[in-house]
Amino acid sequence: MEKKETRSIRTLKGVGEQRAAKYAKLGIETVEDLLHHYPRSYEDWSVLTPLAEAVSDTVCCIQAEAMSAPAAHYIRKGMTLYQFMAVDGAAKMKVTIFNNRFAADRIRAGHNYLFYGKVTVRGRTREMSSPEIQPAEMGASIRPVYPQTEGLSSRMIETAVRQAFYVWEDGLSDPLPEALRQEYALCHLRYAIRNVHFPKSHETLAVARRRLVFEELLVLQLGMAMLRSRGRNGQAPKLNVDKSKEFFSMLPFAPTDAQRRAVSEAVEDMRTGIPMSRLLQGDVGSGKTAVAAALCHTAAANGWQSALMAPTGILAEQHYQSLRELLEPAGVRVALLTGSTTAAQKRDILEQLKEGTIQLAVGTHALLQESVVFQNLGLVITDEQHRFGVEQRAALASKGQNTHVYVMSATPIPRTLALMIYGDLDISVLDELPPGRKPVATYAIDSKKRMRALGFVKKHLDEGYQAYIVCPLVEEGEGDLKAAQQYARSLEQGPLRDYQIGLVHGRMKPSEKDKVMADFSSGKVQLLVSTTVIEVGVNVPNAVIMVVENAERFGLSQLHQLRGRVGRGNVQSHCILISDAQNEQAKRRMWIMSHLSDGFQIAEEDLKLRGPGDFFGQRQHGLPALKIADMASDMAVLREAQEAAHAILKDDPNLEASQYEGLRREVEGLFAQVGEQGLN
Ligand SMILES: Nc1ncnc2c1ncn2[C@@H]1O[C@H](COP(=O)(O)OP(=O)(O)OP(=O)(O)O)[C@@H](O)[C@H]1O
Repeated sequence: MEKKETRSIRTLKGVGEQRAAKYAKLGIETVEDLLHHYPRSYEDWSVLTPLAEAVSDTVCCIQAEAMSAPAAHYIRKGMTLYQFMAVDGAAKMKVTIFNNRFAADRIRAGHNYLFYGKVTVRGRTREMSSPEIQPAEMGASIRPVYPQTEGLSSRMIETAVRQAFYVWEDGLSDPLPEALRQEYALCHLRYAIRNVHFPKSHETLAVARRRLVFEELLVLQLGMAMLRSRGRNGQAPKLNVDKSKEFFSMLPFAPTDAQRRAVSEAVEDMRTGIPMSRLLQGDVGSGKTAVAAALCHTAAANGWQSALMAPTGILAEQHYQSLRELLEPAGVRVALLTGSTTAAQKRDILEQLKEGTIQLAVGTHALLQESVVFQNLGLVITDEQHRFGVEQRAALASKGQNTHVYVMSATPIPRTLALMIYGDLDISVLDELPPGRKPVATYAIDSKKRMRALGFVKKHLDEGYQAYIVCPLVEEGEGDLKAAQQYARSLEQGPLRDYQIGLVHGRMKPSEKDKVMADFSSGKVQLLVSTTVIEVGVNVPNAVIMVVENAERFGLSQLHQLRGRVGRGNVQSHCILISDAQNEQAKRRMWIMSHLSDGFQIAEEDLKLRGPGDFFGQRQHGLPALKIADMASDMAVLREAQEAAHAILKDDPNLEASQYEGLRREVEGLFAQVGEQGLN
């Protein structure tokens, strides 16, 4: 394929080898890269504040006349101040420039300048220290502020961008076909680039941004969809028999309407002969496991094997236990394959998978090993905390032929973000909890009330219930963060010495962890002290109290997950969040947790508070860094981009038409940037 047309950044005036190296640090090697290095924010020089009205300690732009040339004051070696008075009508201010003779020399008495910066007002004296200064005839405008790096200031970048634009404007060819731009009322790339850097007004900036956001999201959606469809366009096994009703009648409980709906949506997918790609989103405790079981049961009734992959050994073990309980009475044989499976067991399991006498393999990444061969794998289920990339899902799916893929997400995520991360997966939602569940009563307290909280825990242990205490760290170290190890020890020796206390944390060997978890499940351990390894999916309905120490250290979605470990039976459960943090964000989180119980609502709040970058941690969810789109505020554009991506791929699945050439190059660039592993 033709190489992207490039032009080295070094062709710009003032960019030598050293500066080019600095640009390279920002990922800028060509003039085109530079033009796509968008401002991080803007300084609004377009609104002038009369000096007399300037409010102290606020940033504003003031037009004033220099009353004299700056006078130099030598303070000490390496420190010279340049000061002068400037006047706007009747108001005056003192302007100080630090150590910048070059800037000071440009100021001439009697000339008008724009001063941008913070004004300090003390009585009748006004001052500006180190403002940005431009001759007034430059005109009031909106000025870009760029992500910078050491030795490369935003202003230097601005100058380079102006130059780049001047020499390269005609070289900017628009990857969006004309028809698409018209359909979505998008401006041309040239207009967008010019106005994103040097907007004439807030309106032109909005037009420019929308277009660039659209393009970025479109390319991402195209990329994800193309990756997903690779090798998955053949005939998938077609489901003939739907046994879900029989299965439901065997369950110890009546499924919720949401569970029935989710199962039938997946069953319908599997009837079509097209490989299913579906995401199941459910709140904590909404009963995803039963849905998975129903699907595996129906798969087995059609003569297919299924595989369920979980991110940790603990979860795989637990899924194995509950699926076996649900499925073995129905004649489906289930096996567990993890890192701690012994060699002899493994040999046996592999043999039976190959022969087809085991219908469901539950496990961790161990399922991906080459030695794992299925006789007829029809359905792959992954239970993920956004930890598996599409590649791993695909690797498991490739053990069958055009296998159906079902993804279960353990944390509710806002629908819009789900669309972003999972692209065109179809989505089923479990928006209903099993009947009889009482919302978990949640309290936020400070550490002074800890002893009372422990008393409350004790009372419940005496009644035969179990409890969790979660601490942020394993060992003591950072300030007074409660470390799980020391914490467990102090409880054992102190207030809870008469009770069975277990400890789990991420640094334990999987087999040790599994042992403690098994003891907790069976009730042998009454109180589990833990780090967040228990966060996802642990199901012990007899546990009714969750205490979280240093609760301010956790994000909302994480707290919700933790809280979801209790309230899993019909007994009133409690969650106690202990925190001494005084900052507003932390207080807001505690408030939200005490007042909201719906995971989807909490996820929306989390997204608002933390922004999408932090929502899971960029790396974890494997999305490439977005240059301009903002997942919290650009959702309307995301929907449009998604609709456009669907339409384009329907028309031309591999973007082969010449009108899509530009888009195809962008998609390839994206793959190169994140690597296919990362693109989820
Ligand atoms: N329809 C139902 N009626 C009553 N109990 C149910 C129903 N569905 C599931 N359960 C029970 O609810 C509990 C939670 O189910 P499950 O472990 O599948 O939740 P989950 O959706 O995986 O939640 P999490 O992500 O929090 O682990 C289990 O004990 C399960 O037996």
